[in-house]
Amino acid sequence: MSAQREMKEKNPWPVTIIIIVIGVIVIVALVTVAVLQNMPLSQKYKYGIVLDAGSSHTALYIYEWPAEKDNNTGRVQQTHVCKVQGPGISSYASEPWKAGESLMACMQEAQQRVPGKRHLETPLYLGATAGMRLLNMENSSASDAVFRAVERSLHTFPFNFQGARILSGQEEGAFGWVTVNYLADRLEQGLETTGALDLGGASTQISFVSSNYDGSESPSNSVTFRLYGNNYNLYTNSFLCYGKDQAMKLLLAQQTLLAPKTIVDPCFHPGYSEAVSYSGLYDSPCVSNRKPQGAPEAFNHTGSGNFLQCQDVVKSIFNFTYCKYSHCSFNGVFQPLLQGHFGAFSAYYFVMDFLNLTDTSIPLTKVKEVISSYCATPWDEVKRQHPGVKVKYLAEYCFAGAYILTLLTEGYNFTSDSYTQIEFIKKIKGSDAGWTLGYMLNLTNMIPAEAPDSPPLPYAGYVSFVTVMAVLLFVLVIVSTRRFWLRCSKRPQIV
Ligand SMILES: Nc1nc2c(ncn2[C@@H]2O[C@H](COP(=O)(O)OP(=O)(O)O)[C@@H](O)[C@H]2O)c(=O)[nH]1
Repeated sequence: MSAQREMKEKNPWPVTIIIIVIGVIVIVALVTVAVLQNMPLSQKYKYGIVLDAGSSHTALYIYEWPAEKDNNTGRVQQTHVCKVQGPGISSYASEPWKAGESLMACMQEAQQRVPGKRHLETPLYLGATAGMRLLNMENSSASDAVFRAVERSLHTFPFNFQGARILSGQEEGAFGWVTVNYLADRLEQGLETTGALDLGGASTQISFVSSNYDGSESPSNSVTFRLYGNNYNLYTNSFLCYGKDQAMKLLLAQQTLLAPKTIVDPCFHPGYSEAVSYSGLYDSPCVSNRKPQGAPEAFNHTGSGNFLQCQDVVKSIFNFTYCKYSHCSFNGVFQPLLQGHFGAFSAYYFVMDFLNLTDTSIPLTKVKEVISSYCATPWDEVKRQHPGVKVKYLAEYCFAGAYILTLLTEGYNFTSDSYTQIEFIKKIKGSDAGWTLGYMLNLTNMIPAEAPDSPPLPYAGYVSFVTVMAVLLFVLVIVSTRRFWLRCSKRPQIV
């Protein structure tokens, strides 16, 4: 029997399906490995702690950032803030141990918040500002004793304590500027920077970059930075005694010169009346040379709530009469022409927020009307309208509003146009505006002088690229072997 030849068409589909399945598995495996291999590792965080020992109070800030990449802009974030109970550490001059004790509760909170395995490597800084600057001027041994007490307390915690020190006014201004611009991602991207206006209790700072300022005129106001490959020539000035609380002391002292027993203060509400001790008023180097001869123990501080008169008295604590530079702000201090946007924080924010004036598109004339009407409101009515607000703050918003307006417009020369460039801010992307973050970034070298090298493609771009290439490769294989499969499917086979 001759060999039986059977003509049969071979079915190509099983092989095609196998190839497609293998192809899909290869693509999925390739992309999965590529994605997993290059995926950021599960986030581990590092921490840093800064204590802001201000004139009115101390606050503890905890910052965190991803452990594997320290240098990326905007990656350091504030995760916790703890307000220390009681006054600022400079108020403990006569019983320094209490300054150390006052920090314990917030430090214990920090110990709970920072994971135990990170304690030893977590840097801890304490920076003191104008309250301690004043105490140090007045009584340096008392200021040393306060520092010894806080250092003793901080050493009892398992963190990497880097020391407690007084920041200069220039540092306070410059680090506030770094914080604001770092948080707004302006530094790494080399964008035009935002100026910083900080109103504390004992000093106030103004810092900005101006194309009219290269540091040659009044070099003491110049701070230079090289950050992410860009050079910055920053103008900064700190006015000691022109923080909100010390400015009010200056104002009261001024008025007691005319009426040592009872002052009728236009910056306080009608019906306001409070006994103030002279020793309390004159305990600061800002006012100590102005004490009236033969002053009684205390004077009666009453209010008349007259905004225009208040502005006049406020103006009298500034000196606008002399300037040896091309331009000055006040008290003979050089200031270049204002330029760009400004972020105004600390007491600027507290006060303008209370007065509902954080919107700077409100014309200055209207701003004055609002403050004027608040000042004219009788004290009893003010207390009735704001039962939840601390009485001390409530009493001071009239003065503080008038002071802020005068400082900005007469002191720093903001006009009705440039005023709209100010933004009153408390936080930026969840972190408080203030000098602490900039201070820590500087001390931990977390902002590089040069722009860091970045991979040619961002992570998402890399994943998309690998996926597209794998799919193209697969299609190419299918297309190039298509003829072969077609032939297989058409050629009769002899079995
Ligand atoms: N209205 C109001 N004022 C505040 C608050 N916290 C602090 N202040 C006042 O704002 C001013 C500045 O405070 P701060 O920025 O803490 O300054 P520092 O104490 O000198 O560092 C001081 O006169 C404080 O008394 C607040 O929550 N509300």
